[in-house]
Amino acid sequence: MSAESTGTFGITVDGAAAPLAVSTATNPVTEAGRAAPTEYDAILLASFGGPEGQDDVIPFLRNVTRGRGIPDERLEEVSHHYRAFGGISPINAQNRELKAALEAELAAQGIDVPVYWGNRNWDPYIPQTLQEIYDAGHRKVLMLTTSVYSCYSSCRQYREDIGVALTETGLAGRLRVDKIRQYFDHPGFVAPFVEGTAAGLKQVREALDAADGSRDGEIRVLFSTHSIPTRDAEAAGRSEGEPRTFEGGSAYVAQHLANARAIMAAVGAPEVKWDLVYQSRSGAPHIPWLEPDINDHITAIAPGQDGAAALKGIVIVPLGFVSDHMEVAWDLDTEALETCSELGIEAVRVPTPGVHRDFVAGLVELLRERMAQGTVADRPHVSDLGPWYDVCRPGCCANFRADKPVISEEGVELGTAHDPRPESAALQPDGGES
Ligand SMILES: CC1=C(CCC(=O)O)c2cc3nc(cc4[nH]c(cc5[nH]c(cc1n2)c(C)c5CCC(=O)O)c(CCC(=O)O)c4C)C(CCC(=O)O)=C3C
Ligand SMILES: [Fe+2]
Repeated sequence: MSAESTGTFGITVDGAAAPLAVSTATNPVTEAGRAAPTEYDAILLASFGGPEGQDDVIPFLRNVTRGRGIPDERLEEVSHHYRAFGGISPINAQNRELKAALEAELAAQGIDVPVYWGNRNWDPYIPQTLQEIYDAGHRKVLMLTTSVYSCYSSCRQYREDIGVALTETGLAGRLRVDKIRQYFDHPGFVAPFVEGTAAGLKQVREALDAADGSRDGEIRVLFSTHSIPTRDAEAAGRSEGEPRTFEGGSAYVAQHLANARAIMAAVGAPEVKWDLVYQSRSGAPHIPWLEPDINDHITAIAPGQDGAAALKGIVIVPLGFVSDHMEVAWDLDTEALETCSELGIEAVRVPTPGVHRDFVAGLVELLRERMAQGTVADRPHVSDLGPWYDVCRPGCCANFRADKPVISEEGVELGTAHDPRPESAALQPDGGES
């Protein structure tokens, strides 16, 4: 459908050596999951949610860990970062800002579709937002999430939460909810990181009195993302009969590596080495998660360690995240920057996309790819992994069992929430036909 082209799509990246290489070439593998344009009448901004005061912290953590029987005393132990911030996560304020920015951009482009906001783990909760959307008379909802890569937490868990919410509210079959593609490689998400990395590098060079780049061999860029269990990583973006193998062993890792490479190519500092590192690990120690941890890695490459005697500067790029929420504010700005300072390394943390103009415009472009009103044909992407599937393939991102109702998946009828549990048939009064 879309003409093959490359370009920059009006994105000019401040401080970068080269434009971000953007392609609209069709990907024959993901093309199978392409959805037809639809007349949507509401947009759902779906996010994680966070506490807004000390009294919210434990109830919020109970929501996040629901069904796993974790005692409150243990939850109190993992609450220290929220406690230190007065019990307030920055994430809700950031989503309110993003919603306002999306509304302004949609209006500027003449698209008259309301934006609603719902969270997985805190008020406003997804089920109540779906009910509100339905009560306002809307029937076709296009969802975008604040989670851009492929894995259970960022893709399937959202699709399941919508499936469960539609079932619990009785809206299954009456309200259709679809989701835009995972947009890790959309230029609107990547361009702010190019700008931030170029600016961060400039800042570190100046701190080392080497604005001309003469000490680039002493500077490292660390692209940081959320660690996940390796089993989740292996299931990321895959379905039964998955035709592809991925660099680094998983789509989750491959997607980050592709972005890191695209950013470094645009920044244009060939002497600066970079690594992909992980943060915010939780869970039992005997379960393997993606490594290395950012703090362990900083310690390992610090001056005096093997082969790294000259390391003097670090640019931390929070590549896994859309806004400066708690994982960024605590794990990077508090812990990782502290690790650097203890080791005498000049370090800066690059901003997340937040409400950057390119990011907001990119989100509206992603919505328009799917909307019959104001459809855009091009599906820009900066990696050759994408553009990712509009409709996920069966079992995509299922980390252990695909046993919950789910949306936006092949084989799941639009507007329904397919419930694959065999026992669910028995729950239906008519004996469970279809
Ligand atoms: C991949 C990924 C993202 C990035 C994609 C995305 O952005 O969605 C992300 C984001 C976030 N994770 C967040 C918070 C938490 N994540 C937890 C736990 C977990 N995350 C996981 C994965 C991810 N998480 C996993 C595999 C677990 C363990 C299993 C489980 O519990 O499901 C826990 C439980 C306590 C603990 O174990 O530490 C909390 C409180 C917040 C809110 C921050 C704020 O409040 O500002 C945000 C944006
Ligand atoms: Fe998390």
